[in-house]
Amino acid sequence: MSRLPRIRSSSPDRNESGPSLATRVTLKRKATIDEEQEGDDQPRKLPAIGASRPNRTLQPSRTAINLAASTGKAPSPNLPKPLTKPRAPALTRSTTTRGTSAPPVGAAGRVAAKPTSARGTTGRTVSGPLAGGRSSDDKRFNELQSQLTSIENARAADAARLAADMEAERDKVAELQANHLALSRELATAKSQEINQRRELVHASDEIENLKKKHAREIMDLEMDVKKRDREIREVSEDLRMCRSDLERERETVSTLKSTISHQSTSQLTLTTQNQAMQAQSTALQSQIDVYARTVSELTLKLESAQKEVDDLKKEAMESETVRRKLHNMVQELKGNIRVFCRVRPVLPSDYPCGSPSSPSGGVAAEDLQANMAFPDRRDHKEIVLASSSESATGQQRNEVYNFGFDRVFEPESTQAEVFEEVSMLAQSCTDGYNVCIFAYGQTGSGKSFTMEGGLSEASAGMIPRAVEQVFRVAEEMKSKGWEYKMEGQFLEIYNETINDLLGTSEFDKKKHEIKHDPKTGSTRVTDVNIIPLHSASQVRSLLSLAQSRRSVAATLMNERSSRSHSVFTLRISGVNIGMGGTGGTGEKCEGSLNLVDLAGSERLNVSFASGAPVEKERVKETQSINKSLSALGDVIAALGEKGEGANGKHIPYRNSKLTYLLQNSLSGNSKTLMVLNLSPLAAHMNESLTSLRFATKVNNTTIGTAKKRTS
Ligand SMILES: Nc1ncnc2c1ncn2[C@@H]1O[C@H](COP(=O)(O)OP(=O)(O)OP(=O)(O)O)[C@@H](O)[C@H]1O
Repeated sequence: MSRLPRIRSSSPDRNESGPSLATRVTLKRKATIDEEQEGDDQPRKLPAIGASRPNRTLQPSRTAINLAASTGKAPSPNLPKPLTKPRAPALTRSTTTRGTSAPPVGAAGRVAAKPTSARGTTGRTVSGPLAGGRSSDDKRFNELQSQLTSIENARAADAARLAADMEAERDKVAELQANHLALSRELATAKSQEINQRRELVHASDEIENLKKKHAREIMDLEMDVKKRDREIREVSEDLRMCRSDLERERETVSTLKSTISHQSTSQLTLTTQNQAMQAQSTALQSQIDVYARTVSELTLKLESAQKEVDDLKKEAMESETVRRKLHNMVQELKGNIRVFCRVRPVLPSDYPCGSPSSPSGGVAAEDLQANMAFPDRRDHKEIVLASSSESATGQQRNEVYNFGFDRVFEPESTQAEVFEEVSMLAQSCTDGYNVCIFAYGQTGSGKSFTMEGGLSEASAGMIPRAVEQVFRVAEEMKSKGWEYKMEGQFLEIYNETINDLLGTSEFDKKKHEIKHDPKTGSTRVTDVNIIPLHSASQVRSLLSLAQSRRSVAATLMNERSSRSHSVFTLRISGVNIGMGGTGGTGEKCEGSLNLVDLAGSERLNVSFASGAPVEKERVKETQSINKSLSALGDVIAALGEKGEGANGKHIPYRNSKLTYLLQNSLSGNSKTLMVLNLSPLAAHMNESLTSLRFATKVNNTTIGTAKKRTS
């Protein structure tokens, strides 16, 4: 039939078993839209992790629902209900006859179609102007009716077929949905994989970023390293350059050395030859040496035995010397003499007119200055000879020689140690309970203070510090024999017959000090003087300096006080034998004293002082008192000598001067007395020296009796 409904002819795929093309297109578009929507829903960028969208179930399209409704079949339970009831196609009757059964298309001449039902509703509305043509119309109507019926049948058939198609389509849709589901799952899996991969990618990019930073840092480090290396290379290059220049120099040196070596090789060859010759000589000499060595060893043996003999002889000699000294002392003690030593000081630079022997303006030789002195006793050193030549009143040249003998004569070169060696035994005897008195006598500037006090250095220390040191040393040694000693010291000055305390604080010449003797103990005390307990020899040195400074303060410009006064240092020592190490001592006691006296200058009164000026008066007074005390000393010694010799009970004038009174116990027969006569070596002082020598000889010849120990 040519008038098939358009719906059928419009379906080109009608014979296909699947859904119609339109349906498929719709489904496809729907799927695409869904995908697009899903795609749209997806964030353009990567979604946040875990924010994936749940899969949407694929919904049937509206077209498919309508189709299902039109076929009368119930839609799938998953599909929504159709929105409208399917309508039969409307029949349209147009005033213009159309040779087609198809419904009219277009607006012009359209006849309002009479609604028909599927059951073939008979009611109809014919609008037309011609009533007379009713039969033809009916006929026509019937035809149409039949056509309609056939169309409806056809349509029913089509609907059935469509329903079948629809079913098939549904199956396909279901299959597609299943596929879609599977694909969605795959898609979800793929998405999660993608997310993971993206995460990994992010992680990887972070790592890349870190690596890039690290890489940049490494590059920076490398660049710095490269710079450093460059610097080092430059330095090394510089070093290398210097090394090369050094090497060049060394090479030159080496070549020089090589040439030297070649020269020396030649010399060595010569030397080797010479050496061989020498070796031959050496062998010959060696045999000679062996002979000599034997001789030497024989001689050495002989020498050793000779040396031993010498040593034995020396020892014998020393022992003999000790015995000799002991015997000498014994003789001295038995004789009871005051011993006298004579010491001549050297010529000093200050003795020259211009202060120095080398001074050209001085023009004076040492020989011109020195007195004619000789020391002929080279063995015992006991003699001094002075020679002088003078013109007599008749104009005759008179040569005189003066010979003096003393217990010991010290030449100008003698040292303080040598002098003390002779004095030490005497000083030491105060520890045995003797009163010892050593006094220095001589004119001003003859060296009395130097002998008694000495200088500051160890070598120039005088008799006082050395004697004190010796006493302390002996006291220490005596401890091992059970003796314990106590020592105390005082230092006095007698100036113009006034006693002053050199260790005190009071003003000089103001305080009155009295001398007291104890006849029982034989000891002497002076009132109101400082008696310092002595603990060490060094303490005595500081006491000497204190005394010296006090004397300097008291001195006037015109008056060198130390020259014009006598000073007496007294060390008193008392010992008791208390035993040691638990063993009781003997209880023996002893008391001794050591008086070290530096007398004032012994020069005689100079008549030129007698002009009457106050200063001169003072000097005259000083000199008179010095002379008085010194002559009193001479008188005492003379009286002692007379007493000793004659024992006529003559009065001893100790009280004639403070000096003799103070030294009474040290000058009497109870003590050991030594006078050191100091002499100036100068020719200008020849007369004073002769006077001193005569006085000392007188003293030396005086016997004052045997010294006695003060023990209990
Ligand atoms: N043996 C000597 N060796 C070196 N110098 C000495 C010696 N004897 C004395 N002198 C020096 O001679 C100078 C005078 O000596 P010192 O003062 O001892 O004489 P002095 O007799 O004590 O005189 P004064 O009576 O005026 O006190 C000092 O400078 C002293 O150092």
